[in-house]
Amino acid sequence: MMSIFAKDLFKGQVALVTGGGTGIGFAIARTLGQLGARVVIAARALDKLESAAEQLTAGGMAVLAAEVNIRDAESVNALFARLESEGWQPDLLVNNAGGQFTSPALSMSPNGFRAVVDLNLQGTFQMSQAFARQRISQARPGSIVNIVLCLEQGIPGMAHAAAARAGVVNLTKTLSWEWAEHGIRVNAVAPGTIATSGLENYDADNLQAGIDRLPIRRMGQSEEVAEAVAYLASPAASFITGITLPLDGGEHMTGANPQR
Ligand SMILES: CCCCCCCCC/C=C/C(=O)SCCNC(=O)CCNC(=O)[C@H](O)C(C)(C)COP(=O)(O)OP(=O)(O)OC[C@H]1O[C@@H](n2cnc3c(N)ncnc32)[C@H](O)[C@@H]1OP(=O)(O)O
Ligand SMILES: NC(=O)C1=CN([C@@H]2O[C@H](COP(=O)(O)OP(=O)(O)OC[C@H]3O[C@@H](n4cnc5c(N)ncnc54)[C@H](OP(=O)(O)O)[C@@H]3O)[C@@H](O)[C@H]2O)C=CC1
Repeated sequence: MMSIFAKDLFKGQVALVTGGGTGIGFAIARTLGQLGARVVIAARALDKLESAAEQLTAGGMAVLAAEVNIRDAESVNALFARLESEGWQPDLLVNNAGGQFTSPALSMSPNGFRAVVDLNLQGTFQMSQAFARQRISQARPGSIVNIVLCLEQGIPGMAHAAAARAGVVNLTKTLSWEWAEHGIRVNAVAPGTIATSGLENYDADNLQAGIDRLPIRRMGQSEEVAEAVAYLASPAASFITGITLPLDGGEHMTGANPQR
């Protein structure tokens, strides 16, 4: 994909991308790296991260693979301490890690609901707080971009994720107020259906039915999400904070319920 951005847009900056070893996160890491950032990709499975880092490094980027479980506050704090001591302290944070399983709400166990909220909402908060504490203690500005979901029409079959991501949308607004005085902008991107291996667990016919209803009748590409993240993280968006940008081929109008 041709980039509209200057090649050295993020030169001198470090970007931390959670879930950066796979799918959308990998595309975000690659785009920010191509635009000059040093990139930390962080998730639970170190083997996947290391092979992703190898690919990016082979493309000439400076990349660090770092283990973290965003659900675990101690793991999050250990990551930020490590990055500071090793000279990879992030200027930009992309909260991309997340996910869920599909289930009718009536069948969800309390633990299943909690696990998804914990990952998507609590995890995003813990990462954002650790990032902001580090930036603010050193009087440095920063930018956070949260990856959420297209949820404007509700998401039947994903009550836990819809509720958690709606929480992140409002967290985005609230933190943008609280941290603006420290030069930290907080925004979000809400992707619709994006072609990644993460979709393997979803019913293909169901997905296709949803796509057939879209104004732009196709899945999105990870690179299209990455370009939006680059824009929101960059100085081109210096007067934008607290927003959630739909990136969904129009799914915010049709909803993610292909059966109706
Ligand atoms: C609809 C049309 C849309 C159509 C539109 C769809 C558009 C899709 C757009 C979105 C795409 C993506 O997000 S793609 C990204 C996909 N990637 C992912 O989802 C990966 C991340 N997901 C996960 O890690 C897991 O799903 C998650 C549950 C969050 C975390 O797992 P954990 O290992 O912590 O959890 P576990 O310990 O295994 O389980 C915790 C509880 O969750 C329950 N649980 C876990 N998986 C379960 C499952 N498949 N079905 C039922 N219940 C499950 C367990 O039974 C436990 O409850 P008890 O038994 O009671 O203890
Ligand atoms: N594909 C799509 O259509 C859409 C995706 N999204 C969202 O975009 C994001 C990326 O999804 P996608 O690339 O498709 O799917 P992936 O399954 O490839 O991405 C999920 C990433 O999150 C990481 N992750 C999961 N749990 C944790 C954890 N506890 N701590 C740290 N990292 C974790 C995973 O790595 P590991 O397992 O190694 O920890 C993985 O790299 C997700 O938040 C997803 O919900 C939103 C809308 C649509």
